[in-house]
Amino acid sequence: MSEQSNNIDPRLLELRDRIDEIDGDIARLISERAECALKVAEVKKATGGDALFYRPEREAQVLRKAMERNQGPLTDEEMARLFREIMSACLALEEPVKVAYLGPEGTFTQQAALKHFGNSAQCRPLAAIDEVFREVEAGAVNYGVVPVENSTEGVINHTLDNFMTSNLVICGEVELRIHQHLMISDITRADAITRIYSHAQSLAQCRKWLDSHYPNVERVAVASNAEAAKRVKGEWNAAAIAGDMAAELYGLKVLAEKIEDRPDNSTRFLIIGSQAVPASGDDKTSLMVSMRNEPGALHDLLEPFQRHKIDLTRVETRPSQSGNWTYVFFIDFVGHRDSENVAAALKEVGAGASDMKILGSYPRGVL
Ligand SMILES: C=C(O[C@@H]1C=C(C(=O)O)C=C[C@H]1O)C(=O)O
Repeated sequence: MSEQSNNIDPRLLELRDRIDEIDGDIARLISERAECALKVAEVKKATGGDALFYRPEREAQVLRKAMERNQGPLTDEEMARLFREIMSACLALEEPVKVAYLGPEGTFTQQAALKHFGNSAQCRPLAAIDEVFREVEAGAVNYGVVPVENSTEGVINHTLDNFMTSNLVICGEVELRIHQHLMISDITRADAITRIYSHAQSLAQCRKWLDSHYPNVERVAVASNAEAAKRVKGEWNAAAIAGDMAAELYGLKVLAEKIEDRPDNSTRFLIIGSQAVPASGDDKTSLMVSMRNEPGALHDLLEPFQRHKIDLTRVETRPSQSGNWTYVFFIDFVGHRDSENVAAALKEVGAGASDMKILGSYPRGVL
């Protein structure tokens, strides 16, 4: 025995023995759970059709239960995160889910994809939001992940515009707290920075911080935060604003942490797929409606929601692509399209609108 282990407090040894024992139990139970998931796969295959192994509504229920059951000392979120990974591994035994996200590697969208599907999913970066839509439509991947709104900077129009022409449905949502850092490479001279690269949204989220710390430095908008991080690798006078994943991926040094102007800065992402999701018990619905441009049109559009006691969570307006002065409204609300009050409201809204498309009902983001 080494000198060190002779000095170990016996209480510590006892606790470690107990932890080993518990780990054994956990491992056995995880294997048993995985066996069950394999049997579920057999049942799904036997049922035939295009057997859908991944079930968003069921996964949301499992995560919610993990949180409700939790008695501490871990937080509910930590507990759910652990179950997220267990489920991801179990699902991969059935068949790994294929996911395309707005890349490149190191973007917040990649972080959102991992948060939603766990580390056992096969995630692939694509260069543009349109490409993510296209790959899911073509069936090359099962799901896509795209950003849709930021709490500081507002809506990501490109994603909304894609829904005007796409037949994909929304299968889920993920919210991510966004922390931006200023980072440099090992050749950067920190006292000689003349240029800062980032995505336009990120530059905007850090506007005040930049105004006070780097008022005279050129701000250069590039296609993504990861692209910004990549550029800094070869420039001695440049820095990038990006997240943890990009810093890690490109081996950059964080010069200033959490420089976003608002501490509650967060981004919402959508999971897009080709199949509608059944109710999970706590769901949201997204809707696209076009209206003729008449006085009171918006009031008439929203009135049925109020009457059927439906909570609106977002109303967004975009000019329609089909004609001048027609508008398309993107509306999010609480409830599943199959529930009675929602179905009734949708029927009335549809009757009054010149066009209406239900973009999907999906479980409310759990994590
Ligand atoms: C096991 C199932 O399939 C998948 C795996 C799940 C799990 O590990 O809990 C949950 C939902 C599905 O994505 C199931 O449908 O119950």
